[in-house]
Amino acid sequence: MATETIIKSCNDIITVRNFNAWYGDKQALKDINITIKENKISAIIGPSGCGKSTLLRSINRMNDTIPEYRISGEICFEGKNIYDSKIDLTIYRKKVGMVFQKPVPFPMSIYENVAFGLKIHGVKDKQKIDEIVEISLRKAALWKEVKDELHKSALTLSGGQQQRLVIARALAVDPEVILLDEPTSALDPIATQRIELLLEELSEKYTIVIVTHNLSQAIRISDYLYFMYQGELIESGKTSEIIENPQNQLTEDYLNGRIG
Ligand SMILES: Nc1ncnc2c1ncn2[C@@H]1O[C@H](COP(=O)(O)OP(=O)(O)OP(=O)(O)O)[C@@H](O)[C@H]1O
Repeated sequence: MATETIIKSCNDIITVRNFNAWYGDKQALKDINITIKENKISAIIGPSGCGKSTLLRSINRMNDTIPEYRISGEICFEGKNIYDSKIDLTIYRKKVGMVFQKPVPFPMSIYENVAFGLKIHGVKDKQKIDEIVEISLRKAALWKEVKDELHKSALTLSGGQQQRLVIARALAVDPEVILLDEPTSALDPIATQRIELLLEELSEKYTIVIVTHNLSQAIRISDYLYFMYQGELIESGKTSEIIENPQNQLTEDYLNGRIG
């Protein structure tokens, strides 16, 4: 990504600027301006249909394949507009990984799932791959549970284990940012708690952005909140400050369960 124009005012790891998105005639995001802070957990919250997933997916250019989807504005990663035609998406997605609501392990072994991205990025040394698989599974708090059955099918794992496996797979390629779209909504409370603890640990080294409709989860784990409503960003800031003293009536209504 060396040849793209550096945008000097994009100082944070991710800056979304004057960003609009449409599905056909329907405008899903309206003039979004946010910055994401490095090595923090940022939670995007708001009622169903407000555009949370669209924003998160746009940060990873996941909506590029939707024919009627179009955007205007910029999303900068480390100062470069990711919608610049010169951006190498494979390299970008190595740095900015994505985890979805429903864990989707590949129908292969636990080991192969974690090693998959490494092989795509040309790592061939078996010892190196073994090492990274172990480190990634340890970081995802799954190693102890699977170390003796690495060659078993990933599909035999529980939902919570599968979600941690998918996180290990994202970590294996050494990302800087991990985007998670409702990562615990398909999990039971204990599996959810494990993922929340894991995200807190990971935020020491990685920048985490999570979309969640679970307000108490957002309050529990996030450093920064971004409240959206009907495609607009209504309020953002430090979680503790927004909870204690929301500046916008809509935010207050959402926090008090009056909209949602
Ligand atoms: N692929 C698509 N095609 C057309 N419209 C879409 C598509 N995906 C989302 N939308 C619309 O864009 C708007 C924002 O949707 P989005 O999924 O981003 O909201 P959300 O806040 O993540 O909702 P939820 O919490 O229910 O997942 C909604 O009106 C939705 O119907």
